[in-house]
Amino acid sequence: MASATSPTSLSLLPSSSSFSSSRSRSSVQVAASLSSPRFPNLGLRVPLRRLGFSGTAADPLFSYHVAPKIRGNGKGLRGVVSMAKKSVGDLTVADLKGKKVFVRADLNVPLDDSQNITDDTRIRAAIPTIKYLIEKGAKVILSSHLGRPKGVTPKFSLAPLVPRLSELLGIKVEKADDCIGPDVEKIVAALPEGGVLLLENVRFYKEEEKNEPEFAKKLASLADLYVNDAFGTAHRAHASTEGVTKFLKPSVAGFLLQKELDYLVGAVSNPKRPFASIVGGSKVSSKIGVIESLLEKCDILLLGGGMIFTFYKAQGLSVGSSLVEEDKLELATSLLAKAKAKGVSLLLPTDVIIADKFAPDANSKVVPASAIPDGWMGLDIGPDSVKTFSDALETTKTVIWNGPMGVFEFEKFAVGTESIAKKLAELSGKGVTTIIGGGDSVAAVEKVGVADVMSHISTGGGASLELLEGKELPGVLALDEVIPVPV
Ligand SMILES: Nc1ncnc2c1ncn2[C@@H]1O[C@H](COP(=O)(O)OP(=O)(O)O)[C@@H](O)[C@H]1O
Ligand SMILES: O=C(OP(=O)(O)O)[C@H](O)COP(=O)(O)O
Repeated sequence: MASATSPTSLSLLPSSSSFSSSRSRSSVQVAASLSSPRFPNLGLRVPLRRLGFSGTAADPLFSYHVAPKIRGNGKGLRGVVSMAKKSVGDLTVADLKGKKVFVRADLNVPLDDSQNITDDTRIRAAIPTIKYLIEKGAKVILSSHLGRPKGVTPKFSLAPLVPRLSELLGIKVEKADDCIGPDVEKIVAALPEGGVLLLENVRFYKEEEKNEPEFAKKLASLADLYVNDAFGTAHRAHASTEGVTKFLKPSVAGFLLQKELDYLVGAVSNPKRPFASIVGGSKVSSKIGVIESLLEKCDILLLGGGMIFTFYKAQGLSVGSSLVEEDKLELATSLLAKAKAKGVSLLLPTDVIIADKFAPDANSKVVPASAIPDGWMGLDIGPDSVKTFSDALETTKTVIWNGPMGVFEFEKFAVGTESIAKKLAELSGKGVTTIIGGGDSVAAVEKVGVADVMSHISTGGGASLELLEGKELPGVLALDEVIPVPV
């Protein structure tokens, strides 16, 4: 079942610019990262064409960022990659040609009532890893979930994804009606080198989410080695994301998974400063972990969205009928105190756009944060706040954003969120590392049409939130570690 593993990836920074190595290409590109002006602290934007992929470096989904995640140990080693996982880029033709590779991707894309894909971002994001494997002569067994089906449910079949996958890969993708069993085994046996077989929705089996070892073993028995590229599902310890690694070696990270980690862990823990975090969204309760974790790392914290009213109320301001979490008032106060103690510049909006009802056609007006009348609710940050936030961001070198500034689903209350998206796009153009950490902020950035210029847009909402909270993801933990090599 398991094939011989490839040589480990290079996990240390080169000690001089004349560094040369016969090791994997991605490792050599880590060396090049030292002098990248765009991304000086972390890594190089590596155009995938250098790895044989199409696409442009301007498209965040078609670039692979190598981030070395350095931590010096002061004992002669120049640095060690922390938490480094083996990458598919470390596997060569010798490792892959003729091998059956189980690729877990997150192809959980939205479909309309006619089963048309309404956003193919996750499919496009999965392509670089699949292409790499195809080009190395592997036989790709592609697995994903779609939705949250309870048993076999036709509307959650992965069949509608086949045409788009085939189009993007430039080959005819085969589709199985199941994800395990003799019929699937037959198709796998007939799969040519460079062929791709899409398995049926792995969540049609309840054993998937229960991470049942017998089911994981059956999935694993289809292949020789495992690649996890399903970032959006990496926070789930499921059979196809975690359990399968116990039966398949090597188990390595795909390009997308690695890029997500490079940004959401690497760039955030080793940021180019000043480092600003922007946190919004509806409730402070769902962002406590993220705020607390970012307070440890950032220089500036900008807060927006519905959560600000809990902070206002905690400071004794009237908030009208704005969203407030009464049981989080003390927490809000303690977060403000913590920011102060840590020397983090925490900014709350100074003005807000209020509405007389929660509706797209509500009457609205701009008021100072201290003057929200009874019966009115704050649904967006105001123009002065947009200016203050933009000015605060002006000097930053790294910005991470999670959560909208207001109810951006309603046109009238989308200005704050859209202005921040535009500001980040502008900063990105000036070389600032801009990271959009999943969820509704991604939708906002896409709505404004500036997604392509951001340094990184996460493909996982829940997964990115957990990473930003400092949690480890089971789908990542289970992968093979890179063994540090002294230089
Ligand atoms: N002032 C506000 N009042 C009520 N809801 C808000 C407000 N500002 C933002 N929201 C809502 O927050 C939601 C996003 O919150 P959340 O799920 O926490 O963020 P994300 O999806 O980015 O993680 C959006 O649907 C938005 O309408
Ligand atoms: O869409 C997903 O997560 P997200 O909505 O948090 O980005 C993933 O595919 C995970 O799906 P799940 O939350 O049903 O496990």
